Amino acid sequence: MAQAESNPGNVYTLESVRKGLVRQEDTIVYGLIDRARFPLNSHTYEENYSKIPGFCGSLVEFVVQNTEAVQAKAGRYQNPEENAFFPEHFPLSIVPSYPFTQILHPGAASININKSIWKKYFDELLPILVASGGDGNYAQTAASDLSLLQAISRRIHYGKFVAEVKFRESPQDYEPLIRAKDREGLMKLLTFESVEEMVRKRVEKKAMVFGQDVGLNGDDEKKVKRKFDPSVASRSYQKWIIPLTKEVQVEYLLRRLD
Ligand SMILES: C=C(O[C@@H]1C=C(C(=O)O)C=C[C@H]1O)C(=O)O
Repeated sequence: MAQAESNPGNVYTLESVRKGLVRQEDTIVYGLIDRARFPLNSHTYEENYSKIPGFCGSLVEFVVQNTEAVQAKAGRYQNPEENAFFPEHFPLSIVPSYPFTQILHPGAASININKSIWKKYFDELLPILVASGGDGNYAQTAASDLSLLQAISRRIHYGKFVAEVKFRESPQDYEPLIRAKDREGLMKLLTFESVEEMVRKRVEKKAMVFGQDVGLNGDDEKKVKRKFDPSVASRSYQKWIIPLTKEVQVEYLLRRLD
């Protein structure tokens, strides 16, 4: 049977949350491929371009806020793995609630670093991912941005679950650092350099494999054409996706004993 992306059976161990992160890499790499189909399409991001009646902001903000509002009504944000970019514009869910396993400390709900993710996405990722220019597909571009932003946000906020299982595995190591509000000490304790290196290498390999054109005869395979530069994926992981995941872990741990 196919495996769902979110944690099947809601079992949380360091091994299972790491598997969750590995699976989420696929979604992020496919999201990168999808966004790279379009050039920058800068009008999507210009506040003065779309002039949407009754709305103040860019087309991407319009698409993200309205899509999030529909998804909130449909119950998306009842799952503690999901965090909205514009929670301030939120209607409540109108569907029956599902009893998601609540393994996180209640303080987790106050952690949402989507504003930083939004900034890194537009300032650091897009300029190295897409070609310059425009092709008029502004709404499609915004929709593609939204699904990639959601995938990256889910990955980064999954740090809450990673931190919870790390804490449960060795509370005696974490508690004194939490009480002392020792951010640096916590960061050091939760960091596994060798795991990070594996993540970066695997992401670059996935970007290479998923992003190549697939031909049916040997000749095609020799002149491999790529849908985007695979190092964009690993550089983004190294420069901000992994660091922000760790920042979420530290923020979570600092609230863990409240
Ligand atoms: C997510 C973890 O915590 C840290 C962050 C990592 C990441 O974001 O990929 C990898 C290793 C750790 O340094 C983990 O231990 O798996």
